[in-house]
Amino acid sequence: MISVEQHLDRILRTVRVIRPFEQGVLDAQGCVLAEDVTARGSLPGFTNSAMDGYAVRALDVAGATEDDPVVLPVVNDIAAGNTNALSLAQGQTMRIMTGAPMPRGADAVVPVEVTDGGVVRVAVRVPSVVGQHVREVGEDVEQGTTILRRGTLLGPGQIALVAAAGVARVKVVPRPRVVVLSTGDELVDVGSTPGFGQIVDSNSLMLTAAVTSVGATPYRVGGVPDDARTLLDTLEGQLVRADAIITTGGVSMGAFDTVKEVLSRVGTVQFDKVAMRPGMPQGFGVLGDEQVPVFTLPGNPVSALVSFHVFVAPALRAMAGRPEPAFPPGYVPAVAAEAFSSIPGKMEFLRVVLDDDRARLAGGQGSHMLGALAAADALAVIPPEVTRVEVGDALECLPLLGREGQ
Ligand SMILES: Nc1nc2c(c(=O)[nH]1)N[C@H]1C(S)=C(S)[C@@H](COP(=O)(O)OP(=O)(O)OC[C@H]3O[C@@H](n4cnc5c(N)ncnc54)[C@H](O)[C@@H]3O)O[C@H]1N2
Ligand code: MOO
Repeated sequence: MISVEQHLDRILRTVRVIRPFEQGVLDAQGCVLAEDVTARGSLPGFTNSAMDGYAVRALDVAGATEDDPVVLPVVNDIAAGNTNALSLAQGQTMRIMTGAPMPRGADAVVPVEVTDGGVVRVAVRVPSVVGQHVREVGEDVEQGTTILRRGTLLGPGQIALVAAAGVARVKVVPRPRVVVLSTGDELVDVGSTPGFGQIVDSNSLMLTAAVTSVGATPYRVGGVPDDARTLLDTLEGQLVRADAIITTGGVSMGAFDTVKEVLSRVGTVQFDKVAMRPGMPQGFGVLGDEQVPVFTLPGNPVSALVSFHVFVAPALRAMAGRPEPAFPPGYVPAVAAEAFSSIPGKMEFLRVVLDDDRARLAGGQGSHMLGALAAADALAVIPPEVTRVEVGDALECLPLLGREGQ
């Protein structure tokens, strides 16, 4: 029996960051930059107005008051998108809209609200200072500077910055492409009615969703029968499009445990008992010329999803170039709202519902029990040396993927 940490360590020492390539900036959402990004242009790219109002020389309206407004002739209108370079002479004003380029010579904008809104001439009722309501060229970003560092995760804000600074394509670590297949003669695909002794292949759907939740790209193969030749052919056929492969089922002690039988003969997959519950029987190794990592997860659905959270998700994040602490992988603290026992010598992952930080068991904890799994918010992680948890004890919880809509 090996520990959870030992198994994860072996996985993380084996997986590699995927080779970066250039993508359109929107396609790169959720990816990590493989190189620094430099601004091609300044932001703002030209000095412009922050308000709808009147472009002025501040000195011309310095004496304006409510009772004694300064009246100026309006010599032009400047809308956003106006591409003419205009000049403002002393003693004049131009109507200007938010985002429109400031005319040369103007150094402030008077908001329309503090004027009479005139279109031929305008009465300005308050004074202005140089720079007021003016957005200076380059005040946000200067052309040629580094705007994002290698290793940055691209979300909406980063995508906006990169695009606005004139960069259309970026070099990123691509999303890992993950083939998901389940094994077992008992499986029928979702939508078919299982006969006696058959079950719906929920694992491949569950793990496909989990792959999407961690920002990787899933390819669901679905159920493969317990036949060594078929399984081997399927695995070999999938290798071309896979950065990783996940299988479920067929790794325990059964007489028809095909995954174990097939993968013990090819590649480097090593089968271990890991000191955890659920998820004890695990296999991991690489397959094919490209050394594609293969995770062989146990067939019990809860065991498979726990294994995904503990082993596969950190590996996929590492392959995507995301800097993350490997273990514990993003724990949140909680407090036990009820007492329960835990198995000695194994790290236990209990499905819990979180009410603020109070954790209670989500229901039956059998590794086949999907009801409690679906009700749970998190996995409470009970270390191997803990055999009893009392009300009020501190717990560390691993949030379940997808509970925030990912
Ligand atoms: N004699 C022993 N028996 C078992 C042991 C053991 O140590 N000695 N370990 C148990 C543990 S723990 C687990 S976990 C399971 C793992 O079994 P396998 O990975 O070989 O999986 P299967 O036998 O194929 O299936 C187990 C269970 O899960 C259901 N299943 C399988 N695939 C799917 C799927 N795609 N969708 C939904 N449900 C699935 C399957 O019907 C079985 O009920 O072994 C224990 N046995
Ligand atoms: O480890 Mo199995 O995964 O307990 O059900």
